[in-house]
Amino acid sequence: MGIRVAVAGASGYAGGELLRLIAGHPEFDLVAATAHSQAGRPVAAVHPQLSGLNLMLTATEPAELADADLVFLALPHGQSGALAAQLPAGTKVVDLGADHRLADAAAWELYYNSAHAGTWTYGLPELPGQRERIAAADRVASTGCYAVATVLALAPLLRSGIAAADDVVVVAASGTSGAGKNAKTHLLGSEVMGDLSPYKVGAHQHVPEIKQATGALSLSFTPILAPMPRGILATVTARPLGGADPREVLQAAYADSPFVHVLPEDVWPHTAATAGSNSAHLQATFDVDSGRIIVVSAIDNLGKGAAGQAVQNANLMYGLPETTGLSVFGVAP
Ligand SMILES: NC(=O)C1=CN([C@@H]2O[C@H](COP(=O)(O)OP(=O)(O)OC[C@H]3O[C@@H](n4cnc5c(N)ncnc54)[C@H](OP(=O)(O)O)[C@@H]3O)[C@@H](O)[C@H]2O)C=CC1
Ligand SMILES: CC(=O)N[C@@H](CCC(=O)OP(=O)(O)O)C(=O)O
Repeated sequence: MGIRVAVAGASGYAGGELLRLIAGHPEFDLVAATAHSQAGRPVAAVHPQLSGLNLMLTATEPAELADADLVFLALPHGQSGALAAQLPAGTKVVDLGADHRLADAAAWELYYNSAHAGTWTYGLPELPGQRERIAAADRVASTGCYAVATVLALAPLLRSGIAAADDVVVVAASGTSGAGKNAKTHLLGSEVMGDLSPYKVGAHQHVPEIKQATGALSLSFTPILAPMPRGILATVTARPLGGADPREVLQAAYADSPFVHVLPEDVWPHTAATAGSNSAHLQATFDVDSGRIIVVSAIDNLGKGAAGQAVQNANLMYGLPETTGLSVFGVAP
């Protein structure tokens, strides 16, 4: 028997992708998959892509997770704090939700409109020193989907001092799975297909997370819902302060990161090229007119933006190579 793993929120999009990755992981054994309204149904009835995985969804209760060495929480915001507090102290936990990401309780309450559950080790291994912190942690708060795409593009620019921390603009498009498997009118096919729409304009909940992870002082962030199931494409621009070329700064920052790829010159990221992988694709240049630094970043929101990132964190928590059970390569087109 390997590491006994449970997924809470297994009927959702992030939970389903976690099940797929865990089923193919050489060191993880799936022992429980829990759900809310879908509890009592077979996994394959909810996730047909997982036909052949013979497991029932049980109710999301501490007793259902108690036998696991490692628990992934893929629950709606506000649901993981109370559950995590009832798990045995020795259980390792990776939370895909936002509940434990922010150190600033006031920012949490402002953006999430609920009580702050506390702060865990931030699960973005590509930040300096973070692999070691994650490896030493029992509880890890995996990153937000837009935050991964943005922080990977922005953090090296601010760390190296080549961009101004008080003048950052981000416009990012996400596929609809980023909104979860919910019956919401704005997510209907007839609303989404053939349409691009901005939402949460001027007040997205990932802004404080991005600022915390990068040291950005001021950030304009505009998300766009895109007519595709998966993927995030973020365009990050910042005022240059002089110094090194941004592309070279990114290359140096991620030289030892197996999942972050600065593409060959003049090749720009596409979401489809990251689908099914845990990779992030980056490209950078200067804007000819304004002189601003432009970095474009693409990820699979369910991969590096959610389930893949969570498995990468769990690998580090168990001293495994961070790539174990994860694909560097995308599946499309
Ligand atoms: N989708 C994405 O791209 C990303 C998601 N995340 C985060 O991961 C978490 C899961 O997201 P996602 O999979 O998209 O969401 P979904 O809406 O697709 O899934 C939510 C899961 O939580 C369960 N659930 C719903 N309500 C409750 C409740 N009141 N108590 C306990 N369980 C409940 C659902 O069960 P049932 O279906 O049985 O009702 C389902 O298993 C969220 O915190 C999200 O923000 C993070 C990064 C990216
Ligand atoms: C398309 C879409 O609606 N995306 C969601 C992403 C939510 C999410 O995944 O939030 P956390 O990563 O913080 O848990 C949004 O913009 O709110």
